[in-house]
Amino acid sequence: MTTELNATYNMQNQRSKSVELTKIVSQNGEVFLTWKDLWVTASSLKNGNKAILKGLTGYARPGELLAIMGPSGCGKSTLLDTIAGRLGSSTRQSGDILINGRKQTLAYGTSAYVTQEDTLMATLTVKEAVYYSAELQLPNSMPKSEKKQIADMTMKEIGLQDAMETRIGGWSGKGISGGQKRRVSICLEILTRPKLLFLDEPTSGLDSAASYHVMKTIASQCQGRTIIASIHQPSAEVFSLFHSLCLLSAGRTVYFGPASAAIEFFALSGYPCPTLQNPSDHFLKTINSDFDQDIEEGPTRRKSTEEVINILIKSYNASDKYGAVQSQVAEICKQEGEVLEKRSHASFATQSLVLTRRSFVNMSRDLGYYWLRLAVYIVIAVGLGTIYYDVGFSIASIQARGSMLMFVATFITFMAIGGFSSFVEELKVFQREKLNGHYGSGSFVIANTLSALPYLLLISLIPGAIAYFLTGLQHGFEHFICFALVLFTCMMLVESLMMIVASIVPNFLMGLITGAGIQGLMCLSGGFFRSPNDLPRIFWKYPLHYVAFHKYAYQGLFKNEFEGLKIHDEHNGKIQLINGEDILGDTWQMNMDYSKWVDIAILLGMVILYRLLFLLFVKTGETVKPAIRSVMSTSPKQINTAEAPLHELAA
Ligand SMILES: Nc1ncnc2c1ncn2[C@@H]1O[C@H](COP(=O)(O)OP(=O)(O)OP(=O)(O)O)[C@@H](O)[C@H]1O
Repeated sequence: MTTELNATYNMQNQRSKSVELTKIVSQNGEVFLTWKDLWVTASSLKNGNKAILKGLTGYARPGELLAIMGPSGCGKSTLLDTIAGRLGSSTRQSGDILINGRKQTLAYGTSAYVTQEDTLMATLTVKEAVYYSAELQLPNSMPKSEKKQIADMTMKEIGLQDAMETRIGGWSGKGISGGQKRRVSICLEILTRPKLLFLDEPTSGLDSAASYHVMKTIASQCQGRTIIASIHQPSAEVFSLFHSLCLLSAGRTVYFGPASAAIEFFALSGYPCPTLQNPSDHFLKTINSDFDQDIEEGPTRRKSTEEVINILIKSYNASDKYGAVQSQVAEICKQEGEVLEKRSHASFATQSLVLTRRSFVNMSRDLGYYWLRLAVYIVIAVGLGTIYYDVGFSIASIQARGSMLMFVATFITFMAIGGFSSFVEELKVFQREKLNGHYGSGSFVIANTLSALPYLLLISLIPGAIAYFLTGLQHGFEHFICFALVLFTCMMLVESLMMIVASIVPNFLMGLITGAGIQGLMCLSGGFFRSPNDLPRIFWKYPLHYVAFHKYAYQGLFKNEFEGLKIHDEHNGKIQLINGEDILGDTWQMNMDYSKWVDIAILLGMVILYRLLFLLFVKTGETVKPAIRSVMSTSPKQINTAEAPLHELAA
């Protein structure tokens, strides 16, 4: 075991020496990443400011795998998020992050990031997920067979060959294991061999053999690429794959430098790694203050972990390793290297097509997206048909027809929010892929719209026909088509509204409540529960009555039903005919200046407007978030923190 470890460390030493000699000029899209005096604070009303990262300095170079290690909660993910340009708006950052010596925004397609959570499409098999991703990411110029070859090879490299035909699975059904999901997430991001790759805990959920193979695959892709991974507790074998190590404790650097030299650093600082102990175990045990235990120092003396950490930090700040990091960062910063370009990928048309196919398959396999709704709608349609069965032409049928149509336009369309949870899952996948630059928001909107069309047509036509013909509404094909069209456009509208809500409200339950609330208000002002002329003018009539799609849905359905209809009013055995047009004007107070087709056109226009609004919100998020981040970035002096700065610690 010791001979084995020694051999690996010798290998590592040689490799890190050769890496030290690397010239600091970026070529062929290579990425040098530096961060200097990086502070990150989280502020909350309750707890005030809390420093998460405290003056970190470091770098990542092409051809190297940099591991960020430290106890849970030390700031590994925060450091990764900060240097990847993905820090949330609840935190403030200061310090310089440079790419090839330049200040560049690093997000949306310039790098790949494997997040800690696996956000995958549960209904797809592993093979389908990887194939679709290859088609989305790899350029159009590459033949389809080559894309498949790359996908197959990457799946094999990452050890997924036996799980290729298994569905990924999620809350709706068991699929592949957690460790396999982790590997799928990594596989999707390394398909294009990105020049800069961030991995947040790539080995969590994997056994030691799988961890080694996955990390070996990642390490083998280092040539010309910069890879940064946060990792919890690597085995000795995995540790031997790292070129550089950044060891953190409570947001401070305990060690930054060649991974192979860390053992020597700990030994020189007075905490040598015991023989036969995994070095990473030793490092983490020494600097983990969560379960504060005194650390033995000789037969009599014991020190608290906090004291040990401070000794190590002082030792690091006084060491030549610290000086080497500072001069390496300064050296890299001097170069004005290449500007990081977005990767080339499939064209907009190909992406829209592939996404439409993928979304269609997902909708067909996810019972909650449309099938359950179709079943419930059929039951409700039969209910409506039996309650209003053969409604007739009496005076009483005016109210019955009105109520039935109002129910269709309001409650049946309202239930379109039933697919919200499935949409939110799809949206999460879209957000991950968009952030990693796989495709843009436009392709997603087009794909979601096109793939939903057949299902929405199905659930408008089948339950629509049952309710329509059982009730005995106006005869004629044109009347039924108009009825189904209103139902179809209203359901599309509700789905579009929920898309907008999902892009603004971050949480599924909050989104559901918000969407239901908005529809409740619109439905109240639609002109049925209170006649249009009786609606209070402020807010309810102007503007809500005109903004609410319910107004146009009621008008379309009511005009379709009452125009040309003769109601039989019987008095003393005499039948008097009442024109439907009179009922529309007098009873329902409908706007008769334009036809029902104009109402449908307005509804269709609203669908397009809502989808464009969703696109706008997503696009605005793309530009506003980096802007918020740069506003939130302050000079180090502005960060008011109770923590002692590093140089004071070092003194
Ligand atoms: N937005 C935030 N607001 C408040 N505290 C935060 C925020 N983000 C991170 N923190 C805190 O900062 C600390 C570091 O979090 P981070 O997720 O970076 O740790 P980590 O080392 O990646 O942990 P783990 O290994 O368990 O994933 C934690 O104590 C966390 O609670």
